[in-house]
Amino acid sequence: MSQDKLQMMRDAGPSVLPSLLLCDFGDLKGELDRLRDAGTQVLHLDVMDGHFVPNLTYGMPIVEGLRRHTDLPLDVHLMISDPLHYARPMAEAGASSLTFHVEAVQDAEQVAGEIRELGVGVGVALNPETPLSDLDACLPLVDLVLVMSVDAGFGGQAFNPVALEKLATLRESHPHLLLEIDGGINSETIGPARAAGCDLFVVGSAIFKQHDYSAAISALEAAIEGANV
Ligand SMILES: O=C(CO)[C@@H](O)[C@H](O)COP(=O)(O)O
Ligand SMILES: [Co+2]
Repeated sequence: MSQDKLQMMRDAGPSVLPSLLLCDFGDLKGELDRLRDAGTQVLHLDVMDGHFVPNLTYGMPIVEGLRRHTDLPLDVHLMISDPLHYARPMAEAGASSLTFHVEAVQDAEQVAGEIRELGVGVGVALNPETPLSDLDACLPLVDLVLVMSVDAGFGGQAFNPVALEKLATLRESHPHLLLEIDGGINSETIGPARAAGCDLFVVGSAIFKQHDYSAAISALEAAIEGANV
C-alpha cells in the first residue's frame, strides 16, 4: 500500500508539499480541507522530539488522525534521535514515507534497510552543514533525499543556498532519486531549487502565513513552471 503512495509522490511531478508545522492544529480537519481544495497532492508532516531538535511537535495520533481523513501520501519528516524506535508505529499509523536525519543515527545504511522492510518509502535528510558524503553508505537504499535549506527544528527561517549545490550534485549522480527541499521555500527560492533538479518542495510559512492557500500554492507552482528546464 505505501509503495503505491510513494509512486503517487513520483507521479505527482514537481509538487508543493505543505508542511504541517505552522498550520492551525486547532482546526486540523479544516486545514486539510483547505489544502485539498488548493490542489495539494502530498502532505509533509514535521515530527520533532525536543531532543534531536530543540522543538517538540507531534507523533502517531496526528498521523493516524490525518490518515482517517485523507488518502494523500503522508511524507513524514522524522526530526528525532531514535528513528527506528518509532518507524513501525509511524508506518502503522499511516505514514507513506519516513525520512530520518543522517545526523541522528550511527548506521544510516542499517536504518534505511530496516525502514524499507516496513513497506514505506525511505528518505534520508541532511542539514545544511552536513556534507553529501555522509549519505554515501545509505544512498543505494533510499527512495528520497530531503535536502534541508534551514537547520531542522523551526519554520520561518531564512533559506540557505548551500542546498542548491547539493541538489544539483545529487541530480547529476543519482537521476532516479526523488529530491526534496525543505526550509525557507517561497516564490523567490523555489525556482532556483527546481532549476537545480528538485522534485518536491516543502513549504510552511509561505503558505500558512497567507490567508488564501490556493493563491499561495498557485504562485509557488507558477514559479516552479517558470524554472522548468
Ligand atoms: O522541517 C522543517 C523545519 O525543521 C520544515 O518542514 C519547516 O516546517 C518548513 O517551514 P518554512 O521554512 O517553509 O517556513
Ligand atoms: Co520538514
